Amino acid sequence: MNTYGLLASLKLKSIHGTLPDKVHSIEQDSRKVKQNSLFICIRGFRSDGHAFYSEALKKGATIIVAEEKLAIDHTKHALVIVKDTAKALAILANKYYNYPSKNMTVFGVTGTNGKTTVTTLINQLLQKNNQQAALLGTNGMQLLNESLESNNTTCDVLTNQKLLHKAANLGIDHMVMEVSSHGLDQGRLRGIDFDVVTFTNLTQDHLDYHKTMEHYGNTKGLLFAQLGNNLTQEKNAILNRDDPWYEVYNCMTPYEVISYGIYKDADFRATNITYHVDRTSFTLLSPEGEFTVTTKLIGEFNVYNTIASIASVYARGVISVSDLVTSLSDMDCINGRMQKLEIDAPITIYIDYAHTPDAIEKAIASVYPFKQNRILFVVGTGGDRDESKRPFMAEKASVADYVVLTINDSRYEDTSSILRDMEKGMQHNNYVLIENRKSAIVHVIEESEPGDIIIIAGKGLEEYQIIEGKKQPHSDKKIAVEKCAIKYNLNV
Ligand SMILES: CC(=O)N[C@H]1[C@@H](OP(=O)(O)OP(=O)(O)OC[C@H]2O[C@@H](n3ccc(=O)[nH]c3=O)[C@H](O)[C@@H]2O)O[C@H](CO)[C@@H](O)[C@@H]1O[C@H](C)C(=O)N[C@@H](C)C(=O)N[C@H](CCC(=O)O)C(=O)O
Ligand SMILES: Nc1ncnc2c1ncn2[C@@H]1O[C@H](COP(=O)(O)OP(=O)(O)OP(=O)(O)O)[C@@H](O)[C@H]1O
Repeated sequence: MNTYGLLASLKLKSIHGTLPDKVHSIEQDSRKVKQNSLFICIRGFRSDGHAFYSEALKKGATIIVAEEKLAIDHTKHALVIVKDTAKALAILANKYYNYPSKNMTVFGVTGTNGKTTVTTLINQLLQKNNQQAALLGTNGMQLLNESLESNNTTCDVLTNQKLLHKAANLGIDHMVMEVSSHGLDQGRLRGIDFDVVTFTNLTQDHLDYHKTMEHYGNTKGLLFAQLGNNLTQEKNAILNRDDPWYEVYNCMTPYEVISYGIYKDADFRATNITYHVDRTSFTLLSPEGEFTVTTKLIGEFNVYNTIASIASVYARGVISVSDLVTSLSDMDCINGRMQKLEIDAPITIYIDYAHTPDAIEKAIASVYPFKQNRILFVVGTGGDRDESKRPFMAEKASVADYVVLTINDSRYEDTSSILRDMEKGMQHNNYVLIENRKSAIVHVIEESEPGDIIIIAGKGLEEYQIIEGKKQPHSDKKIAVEKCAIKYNLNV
């Protein structure tokens, strides 16, 4: 891209040295710099990108964008000084990739729990109704036949623009994105022209980062505020009417709000809910009338997720509620989210991803309607992440008859301190602490009796555990299936 055209979008800058005519890529990570890249120095949490400018120059960068003067030979390389490199990066990335989101319908889903579920449902509803859609979130991105991994639920601003551009070139015109509070706080979504933004719920998580629930909630609100103020465009916010943050987010956007819920009056409301071991049915009251919905997703929380997705797609006015309800009926449950293992054993096992107090409460509540014998619950939490939620997780887990406290990803933290933090919240004595996750799963299955329900929560279908910063192979599902086969003499 022409360098002058690219930099023209930045007002406050000083240029030192001669700019090359063209820029061949923009990079914020010196390790990715190529010949003729523009390298922009970002001040991060762990390091300061300004420390890597010389590495970037060695790798072929021709322009450095920074917030301060750097010891650069201006006869060979150019230095552009700006006030705020994070904001400059967003502006440059959007311009470099030609504002791809402007020509797409972009859905953004935020909330403490349910983002992956709701975005997956929206993506499938669109695809089943012949729309070209792609999904970007915790599980990366699937672009036609290509899978792109992502380190974050919400990618950095440069990767977002790059992926949106790539998707647009492949003819994708609907993008469904998971939006984390970290992503919003760090400006990773800057410049994305969202059309429909959806809120699932807000409960305790990430207080290591946000410190207070108020900060956490207001940060989530940026998604609704950033929907914009241009009423010549048709945009919508889809809000959970039963959540206390409904009123706050309603105020944050000038666009029409479509509400959904169960307990309060809402535009999309579920009533007459019946719960089964492998499906849920309910009556949906909607602006297009009443429908009977059947879904393979279980539990009340998934009723919320289901109607949030229907309301989000409905907002674009292209697919009828009737077609959306039909499409939902044959959709499979979401990988690793209250996913029932297909095993021929006298017990029922669900693999789940709950790792917040609220998600744990909801996961256990979802199997209560068909509890015959005991509920056994394996739950872990991660190291080097929000410590304050740990006792509350165990408190909610105490609703189960037997609890195994274990670890999700220890990262660099001492595993026994993680377990001790959780243990403080236990409300009964029917529990054990088992640091090794594999042993925890083997133990719970060994303990099971016919008629029991086991929920293995915290990792979903992830195929690794992060220990000492390294990913070690691990699969809750594989361990559970193998142990079940031994205990109950099954042919697997
Ligand atoms: C605490 C946090 O959010 N950190 C995010 C942040 O990284 P950082 O500030 O630590 O970056 P840094 O390592 O200090 O580097 C600063 C700059 O130097 C550059 N650098 C660095 C090293 C080098 O050799 N060369 C170089 O140029 C980096 O590319 C960067 O531009 O910016 C990075 C790029 O956007 C993110 O990948 C990273 O997420 C880390 C991996 C993370 O674990 N974040 C979690 C807390 C998170 O964001 N989670 C949410 C999901 C939450 C949920 O479950 O709901 C998410 O969206 O993923
Ligand atoms: N609407 C909801 N309300 C409460 N709990 C939920 C809801 N939806 C899902 N959960 C619980 O949270 C877990 C994670 O669900 P999901 O992956 O959809 O959420 P997420 O917001 O994407 O989480 P993360 O950001 O941590 O990846 C599920 O396995 C389930 O236990």
